[in-house]
Amino acid sequence: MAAKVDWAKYIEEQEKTLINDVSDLKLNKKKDSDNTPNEETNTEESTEHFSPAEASLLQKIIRKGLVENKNNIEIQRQDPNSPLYSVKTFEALHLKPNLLKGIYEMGFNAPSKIQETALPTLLANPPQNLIAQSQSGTGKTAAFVLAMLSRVNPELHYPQVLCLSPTYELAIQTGEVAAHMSKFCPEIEIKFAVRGEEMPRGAKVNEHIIIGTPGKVLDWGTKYNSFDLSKINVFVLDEADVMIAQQGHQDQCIRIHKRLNEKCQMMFFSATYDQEVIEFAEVIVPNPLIVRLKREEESLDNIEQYYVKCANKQDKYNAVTNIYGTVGVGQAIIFCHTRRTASWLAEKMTKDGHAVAVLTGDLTVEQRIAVLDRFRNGQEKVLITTNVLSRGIDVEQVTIVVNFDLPLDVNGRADCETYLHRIGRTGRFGKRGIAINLIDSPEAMTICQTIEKHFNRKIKFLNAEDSDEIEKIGA
Ligand SMILES: Nc1ncnc2c1ncn2[C@@H]1O[C@H](COP(=O)(O)OP(=O)(O)OP(=O)(O)O)[C@@H](O)[C@H]1O
Repeated sequence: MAAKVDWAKYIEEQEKTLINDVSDLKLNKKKDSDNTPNEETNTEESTEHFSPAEASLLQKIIRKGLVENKNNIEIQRQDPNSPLYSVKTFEALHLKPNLLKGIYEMGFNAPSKIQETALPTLLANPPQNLIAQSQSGTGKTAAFVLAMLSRVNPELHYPQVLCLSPTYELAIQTGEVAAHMSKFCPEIEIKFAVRGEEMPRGAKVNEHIIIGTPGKVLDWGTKYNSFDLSKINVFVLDEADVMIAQQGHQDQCIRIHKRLNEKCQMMFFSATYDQEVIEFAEVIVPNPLIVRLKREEESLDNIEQYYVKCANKQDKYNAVTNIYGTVGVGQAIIFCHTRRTASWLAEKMTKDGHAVAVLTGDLTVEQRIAVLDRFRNGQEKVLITTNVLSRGIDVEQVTIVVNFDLPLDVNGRADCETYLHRIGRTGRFGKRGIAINLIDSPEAMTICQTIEKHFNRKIKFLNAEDSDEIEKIGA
């Protein structure tokens, strides 16, 4: 259990040390400021064994387990324990008619549990603050985007809503959801504040909604005075835990947060919050309504988790190419611990004639978005990446997530939160997904067991001799 932190005191100290003179702002100019900070740590290689029998089981699982069943999603919707369950309709939420039209146009028939729970609170007057947790892929983005769009007064030509995302890709994705949802509200305008978007000194943002990453938003809101942070009425923190965790973007987010007016409505969303972070959130969000999951509810039943024992890096490679050979029904994301491993894997697979994409924080923004677009369009079936894509990215066809390396925190311990976000790239909105962990050392095995214990969810061993296991998976 983490040591108890006196957050009120901590913030007070932070506020004292924060430099108010904007000319003194030491913005994080590091190239990768939009990435989660643990992207670039090193991994060691070690040894064990990956058998052909396991490879064959892997293929069976992948073929059997991923047959899409639409009825299954409707069945889940009627199960009160499912995160997709809802008794309400979108009509019952009294949304603006043109927003409702936009939602239906996106193919949404009914709200999910988090949408049903959060939206009445988020749309109520006087505005109510919210700290919300819901599993990955259960519609949090749609919930806060709907609230953002509902709160805009299009007649006022300045930013009224601010949404912060931890990465460039996620900010763009959220903006695309907002653009889609507001298709019938052309009067609502959105501006991205991300790397590559520049505002000339003295120029003002006239759009109603800003969606961006903390560094750029801080630049525009303070250094360049491109918009007035005190006029923001709605402040959304997506992936809120990583945004306010000390290892994340805390410093920048607090600098933004402290310039908001006291009536500004705050909405914090994530699939994970550790205790320390939630305590911190409760201090910086006045009188919040808190929607939290129990630990055992955090991981999703629709994502089956496995581990495969491998002898070494080459064996892991063999496992990956086996998986690759079978992903005809969907797409795969492979997570590596470092850029170096990601590049090594991509190069090796490419040399062996496989078409794979690689996305790491060292690419330019144009390259990053081009890679993701190609993957979304199905031009590559496999995307090799690091933690930079562990959160929020929504690609419906991703049926398999492979942890080439298990996620570690800065101290080399199991990073359970990142694990959950990574595997949540599959199994979106009730679909079935598979997560496969490649284990190549006793240390990796311990990490895997720690993750298993943390969520109290079985991570099954792939053993070709075990016919029961195959049957279960195929069910
Ligand atoms: N009410 C709905 N009906 C049908 N599909 C929906 C609904 N709400 C969201 N979706 C779809 O479900 C998918 C996952 O939603 P979303 O990206 O909002 O999840 P999330 O909870 O934000 O996930 P993460 O924790 O990974 O960020 C998206 O493709 C979205 O279009």
